[in-house]
Amino acid sequence: MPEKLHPKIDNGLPRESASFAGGTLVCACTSKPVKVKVKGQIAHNHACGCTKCWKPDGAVFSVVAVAGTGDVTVTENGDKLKVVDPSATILRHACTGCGVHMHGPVERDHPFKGLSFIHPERFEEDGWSPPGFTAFVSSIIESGVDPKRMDGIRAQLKSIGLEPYDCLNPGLMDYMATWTAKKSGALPA
Ligand SMILES: N[C@@H](CCC(=O)N[C@@H](CSCO)C(=O)NCC(=O)O)C(=O)O
Ligand SMILES: [Zn+2]
Ligand SMILES: [Zn+2]
Repeated sequence: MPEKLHPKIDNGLPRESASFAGGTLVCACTSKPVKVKVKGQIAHNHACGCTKCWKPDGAVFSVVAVAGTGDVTVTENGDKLKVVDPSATILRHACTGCGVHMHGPVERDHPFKGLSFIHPERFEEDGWSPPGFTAFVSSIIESGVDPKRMDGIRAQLKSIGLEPYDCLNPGLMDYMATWTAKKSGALPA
């Protein structure tokens, strides 16, 4: 019996459309939903097993991507948003009505400064870039997944084409390390 990992990855990955030019994220409230407009295609979409990213009910992983913070605008019912953890790198703005995280800008001095984390499954539109890998897979144990399920879950992720990593993928890890090395002077700026 395959594991239910996330509704957007369990039955085939979503299809990217070359004409997708952004869209509107909508929370799960039936009344006065929060709406957030995102300009342009999303980047670095991935499944994430960390405990901090928002997951739909029953999902083991979240699906989360980034957009430039300047391309992300709260357009409706923004008064319902509250930052989950003001001390975190990602300032996840959750809807106080339904719990969905609507955007998560990185504002501190960090390689991801200027990016905002969003959950593309909340787009009203199709065509956004699908997830390409899985991050923080071992972290699902922190949410209560039995470690005995890990081999099966990693095999399932590989079969879907979402290579499992226990941190981020090599491209993003190298990007972050390069930023750190330039800051410390280990590499020329
Ligand atoms: N084991 C921890 C890991 C949490 C974590 O470091 N999450 C990553 C990935 S989130 C999207 O890729 C991260 O960058 N977090 C920064 C932040 O949350 O501000 C756990 O599971 O809690
Ligand atoms: Zn809501
Ligand atoms: Zn995460």
